[in-house]
Amino acid sequence: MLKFSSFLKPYRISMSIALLLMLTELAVELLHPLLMAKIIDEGILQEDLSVVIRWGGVMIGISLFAFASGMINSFYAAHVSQSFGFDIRKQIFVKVQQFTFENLSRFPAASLITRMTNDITQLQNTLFMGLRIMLRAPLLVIGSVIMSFFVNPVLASVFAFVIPVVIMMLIWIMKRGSHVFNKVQSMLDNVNDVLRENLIGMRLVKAYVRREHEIKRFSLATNSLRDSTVTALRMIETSMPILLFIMNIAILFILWTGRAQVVNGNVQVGEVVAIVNYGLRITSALSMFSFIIMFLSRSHASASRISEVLETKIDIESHENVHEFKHGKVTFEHVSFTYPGTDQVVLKDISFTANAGETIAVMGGTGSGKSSLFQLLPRLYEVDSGRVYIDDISIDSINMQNLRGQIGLVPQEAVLFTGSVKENVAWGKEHASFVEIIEAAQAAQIHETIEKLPAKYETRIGQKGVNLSGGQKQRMSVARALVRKPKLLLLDDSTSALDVKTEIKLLTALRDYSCTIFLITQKVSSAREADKILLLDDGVLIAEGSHEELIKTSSLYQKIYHSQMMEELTDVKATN
Ligand SMILES: Nc1ncnc2c1ncn2[C@@H]1O[C@H](COP(=O)(O)OP(=O)(O)OP(=O)(O)O)[C@@H](O)[C@H]1O
Repeated sequence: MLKFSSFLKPYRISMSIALLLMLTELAVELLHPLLMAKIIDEGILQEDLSVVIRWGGVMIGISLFAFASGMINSFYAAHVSQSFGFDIRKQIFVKVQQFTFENLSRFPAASLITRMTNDITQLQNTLFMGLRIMLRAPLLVIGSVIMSFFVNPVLASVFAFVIPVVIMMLIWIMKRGSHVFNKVQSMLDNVNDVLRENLIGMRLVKAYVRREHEIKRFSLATNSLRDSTVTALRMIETSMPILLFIMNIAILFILWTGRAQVVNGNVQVGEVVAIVNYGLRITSALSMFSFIIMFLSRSHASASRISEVLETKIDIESHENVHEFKHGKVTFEHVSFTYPGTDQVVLKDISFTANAGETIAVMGGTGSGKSSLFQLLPRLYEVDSGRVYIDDISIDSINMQNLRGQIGLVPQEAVLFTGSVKENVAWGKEHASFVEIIEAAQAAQIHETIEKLPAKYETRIGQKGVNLSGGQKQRMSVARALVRKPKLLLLDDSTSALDVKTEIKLLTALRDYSCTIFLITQKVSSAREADKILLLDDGVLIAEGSHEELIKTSSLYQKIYHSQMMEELTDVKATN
């Protein structure tokens, strides 16, 4: 929790008020047994009603004061703990936005969700408890021991033996608890992971009739969560009876020795009552410790999971240099690349130049490194060796936001967000005008489809909205990239779901955008429209040139061409 002290700074005043009120409540609680002793010894035993009424009145008065303090303390504790959780959650969200793909690969989505929700809630609850009882309980123990010694040192000496034993036992439980609750949180990650995968792949689950299998998988994950939670709680709960047993024995001992002292006339009855009262208060405070330990153990585990995210080093450095690309010429110079944490070199010594405004088709078998090559341009990953230049400027010397802001990347899998069609296209450029949105949609060949939707550009997509086909989603993604008028457009197999006619129309429309286009495609029909084709094979650039050049020089390209021609012929024959 100490790691998060900077998050508490803005709430110093509220926290101080809450702590002050808590101390007020504590002081009243510690005064009660003293007043009670006074009422018994000077009022009841002396049969002096005025003493009983006077000190009884004082007791009621300070109790009301403590009650009001407790109420206001709760108000401040809730305010501070909720605001604290809100700030951390926001900070994690901002941090995750800065994560590189390597950073993200260390934290599965489900784990990030657990950290941002459940783990933060744990910290919030601990802070709330901290301002309410966590400090009060140990202070009540210390205060009660001091007051007992003040009332009668001989009787109070019992506490000096018993309490250190109990505290050592509690520290041991807390240490073990932290380990066990760490396990609970990671089991919760597992449950979230299974849940997330199931919900995302629900169509597949139904189509493959894998319901029973999924239920089993979920049960396995929740059972493990239940078992680890039960183990953790059991450990905490068994500490309670042991603790109560030790304290009750101590109180019995005080009563027994106190009785003898009263008979001898060394001690007054009120003093024994006061010490027993302090003993009961110590017991109740110590019994709160089992909850406190539970909260502290859980929050200790949660705090380390949260700081793991906050302290993650962003591996790719960004520079201040801002540069507006004029042309969009791209040069790869002996680039080799390996995904972090792996040893397979996926791109090997790649060199080529794409002149400004050209359309470059990237072809190659599955796993040949096409998408990897795309990821290097917006610096989603760092190269192992070599350099990537745009307009002859090395991309690692440019400000990252500035670089990415000038690139339109359309990923293999089209992702749309919940919101209107208009919002989804405008997502590519902040403050895009409606005219720009329409222009982008027209170029992406999706404008006519949008016009046929129930509320046109205002139609909602996603939850409670319309669902678009794979090809329509792809064109929406292209429109989103075009609206930012990028200097570099990267289409990662983004036209795969389009028919040949629509695809050619789209590629022709893109020529009006003065940008360099990289297009990953499996189709020779699209590649032949390009100015240049890059042919990759197992991470190596084995051929480069126009369709006409490659058909003469590359045996692999010839093979791809002939197999696709054969397929087309077979299709034509089949339709005839
Ligand atoms: N995030 C990743 N971490 C580690 N290895 C990866 C990652 N993404 C891809 N790879 C590996 O890199 C190699 C190249 O993958 P890449 O996605 O670039 O191929 P591709 O040519 O685009 O394939 P496809 O046409 O199937 O999309 C593959 O062997 C793949 O397993």
